[in-house]
Amino acid sequence: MSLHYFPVFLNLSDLKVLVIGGGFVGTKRALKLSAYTPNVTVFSLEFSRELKESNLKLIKGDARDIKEDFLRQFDVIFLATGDPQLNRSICLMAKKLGKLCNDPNDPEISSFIMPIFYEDEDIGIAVTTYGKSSTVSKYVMEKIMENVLNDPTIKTYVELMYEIKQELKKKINDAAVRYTLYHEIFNDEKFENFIKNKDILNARSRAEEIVNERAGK
Ligand SMILES: C[C@@]1(CC(=O)O)C2=NC(=C\c3[nH]c(c(CCC(=O)O)c3CC(=O)O)Cc3[nH]c(c(CC(=O)O)c3CCC(=O)O)/C=C3\N/C(=C\2)[C@@H](CCC(=O)O)[C@]3(C)CC(=O)O)/[C@H]1CCC(=O)O
Ligand SMILES: NC(=O)c1ccc[n+]([C@@H]2O[C@H](COP(=O)([O-])OP(=O)(O)OC[C@H]3O[C@@H](n4cnc5c(N)ncnc54)[C@H](O)[C@@H]3O)[C@@H](O)[C@H]2O)c1
Repeated sequence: MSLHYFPVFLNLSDLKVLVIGGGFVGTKRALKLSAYTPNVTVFSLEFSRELKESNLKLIKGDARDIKEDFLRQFDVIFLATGDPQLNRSICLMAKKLGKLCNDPNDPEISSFIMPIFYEDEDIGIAVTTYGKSSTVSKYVMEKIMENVLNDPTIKTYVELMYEIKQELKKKINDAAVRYTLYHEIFNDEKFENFIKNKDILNARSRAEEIVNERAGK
């Protein structure tokens, strides 16, 4: 069952999101999603206090009356009513219209699964057990984070390798040569030691040295 979910980081900023159900799960998801797009609408019979106090667009109504034309206005649809049969039938209707849809009760129906995730400006990490156990997913994420957050060199690597990539794109036209250089720099022992000692200036110089050696060849 796991093999048909293709992992991506989706840019939601231009997409219109609909959450159906404004209870515990719908509230958590709508609020989380609203950090990624200004276009979040919640449709529900009743809304939690957090939703009423938020500035999200709220539409009061019975989801059993939802028709295709209503769903057509949205790109991504999250079901979160307390009625699994209703979640399922609306998700199927949305998929028939070519929409991306999430049924919190059934990953087999969903176009995508909600993973547990961590993100900052340098690194994004998402974990799922394909609906088998979000408790285990949380544990896996904690294990990964212990390693990532306890290794300050990772962020230095991301920032410096990004800087190096921008430089090489300006200097070297041949992409294959650039690719070789990224690996040579990243695997270089001196470069590694400078990074470990937080000596960014010398790490940068060492990278330049490797590039110049290659240019001289
Ligand atoms: C990551 C996270 C994202 C998010 O939901 O935003 C997420 N679940 C989280 C929390 C959470 N989940 C549950 C509880 C209450 C129990 C408890 O307290 O542990 C809590 C706690 C809480 O909500 O606070 C139980 C549960 N989960 C699902 C069902 C339905 C079912 O299995 O039938 C049931 C009811 C089972 C029953 O009735 O017994 C299903 C799904 N949950 C998923 C994701 C997807 C699979 C992800 C994966 O494989 O890892 C999937 C398929 C939904 C989807 O893809 O849309 C979020 C962050 C974790 C965190 O931060 O703690
Ligand atoms: N994190 C997860 O993935 C996770 C965790 C627990 C439960 N679930 C599932 O998510 C779903 C929602 O759970 P919850 O805890 O948020 O329930 P809840 O009872 O807190 O909220 C349900 C919401 O749906 C609305 N609603 C119910 N029937 C409706 C209808 N016909 N039309 C419009 N709105 C309607 C209610 O007004 C309410 O706001 C359940 O199916 C549950 O099994 C998912």
